Amino acid sequence: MARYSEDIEAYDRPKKRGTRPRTKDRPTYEGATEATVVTVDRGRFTIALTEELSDSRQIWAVKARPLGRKGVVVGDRVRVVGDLSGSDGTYGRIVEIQPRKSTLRRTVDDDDPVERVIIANADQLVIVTALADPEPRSGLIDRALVAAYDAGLAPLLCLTKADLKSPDEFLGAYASLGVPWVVTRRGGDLADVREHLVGRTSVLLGHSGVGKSTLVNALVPGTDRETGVVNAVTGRGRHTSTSALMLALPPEWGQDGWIVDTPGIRSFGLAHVNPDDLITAFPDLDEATEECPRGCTHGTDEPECGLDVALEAGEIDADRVNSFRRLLAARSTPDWQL
Ligand SMILES: Nc1nc2c(ncn2[C@@H]2O[C@H](COP(=O)(O)OP(=O)(O)OP(=O)(O)O)[C@@H](O)[C@H]2O)c(=O)[nH]1
Ligand SMILES: [Zn+2]
Repeated sequence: MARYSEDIEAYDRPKKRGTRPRTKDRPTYEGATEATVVTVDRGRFTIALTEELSDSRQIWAVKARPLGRKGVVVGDRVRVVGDLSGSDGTYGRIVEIQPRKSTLRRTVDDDDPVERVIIANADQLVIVTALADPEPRSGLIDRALVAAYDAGLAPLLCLTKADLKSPDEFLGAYASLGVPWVVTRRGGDLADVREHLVGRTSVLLGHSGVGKSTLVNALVPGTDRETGVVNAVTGRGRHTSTSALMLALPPEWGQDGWIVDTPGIRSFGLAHVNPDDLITAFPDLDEATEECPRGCTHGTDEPECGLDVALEAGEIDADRVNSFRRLLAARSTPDWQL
C-alpha cells in the first residue's frame, strides 16, 4: 500500500518537465476506491463512496493530474486514491472515470454548437410540471422529452399541484407519446413517485415555481434545497453552487437509487440533437424513414419524407407522426427559459 501511494505521488508531482512517465509506465491504481460524483463546485468535487451509499459518506475530491482535461461531471462513477477519511483538510484524488452508460447533454445555446455533458449515468428524466400555477408549458416539456430521448433516458412526467387542477386535459396531449406519468398534490402521498424512483438514477428537471424543491424535500427529508444546505454532506458540504446535486434515496425505502436535482439548469440547448437519433425513440416510425432522401430531417416541410409515404399507405399512426414532428420542432424553438 505504501509503495503504491508513493507511485501515485511520484506521478502526480513530476519534479520537472519531461520526467513524466510514459503511458505504459503509468500506475494502474489497483485498489483505488469506487465512488460517485454527487456535485461539482469550481473544480472541486464531492464524491460519495459507493460502498457506503446508504449512509452517504461523502468527501471532497479533486481531479488527479493524469486525467488531464477530461471532464468529470455529476453522476460519474470514478475511482479515487489518497486520503478518503473525510477528515478536515483531506481530499481524495480522482484517477479514473468509468465508462458512462448515459450522458445528458446540452448545447450551451442553440447557436453555440459546443456540446457539454451535464449529468452522467442517469436512467430517467423526471420532467416536473405543475398542472396549474404556473400553467404547463408544452414547449418546455417537449424540449425536455427531446433531451431525454436523445440521451437514452426514460422520461417520466411528474405533474404537481393536482389539488389545483385535474391532469386529464394535460394528459390527452401526451397520450400518443406513451410517456409514463405520476401526479402529486399538496399533502398527498408520494408512494407512486417513489415506485418510479427506486433502483434508478433520476434527474429532476422543472422550471421555477412548479414545486420541484417541495418535492425533493418531501422525498429526501433532511435536504433543505431552498437554503442549499445538504445535511448528508458531513457538515462541511454547504452547497452554494448551482451545480446539479445527487441525493441518495433514503435508506428506509429499502432500495438504492438517486435523484439528481438541477437547480441551475434553466436552459437546455438542443442544437446537438440529430433527427435520426430522435426517431430511434419512435421504433414504430423509424423504419419508415429508411427510404428518406439523404439529409431528410423528417419534418413537415420535407417533400419526400418516408413518414409521409408511410402515412399515406396507412402503415403508421398519424398521432405518432404528429407527436414526433412536434418534438422535432421543439428542438429548434427558443430556449428552455422563455
Ligand atoms: N397547491 C399546491 N402548491 C404547491 C404544491 N407543491 C408546491 N406548491 C407551492 O408552489 C410554490 C413553489 O414551490 P417550490 O417547491 O418552491 O417550487 P420550485 O419548482 O422549487 O421553484 P424554485 O424554488 O423557484 O426553483 C410554493 O409556494 C409551494 O408551496 C402542490 O402540490 N400544490
Ligand atoms: Zn424523412
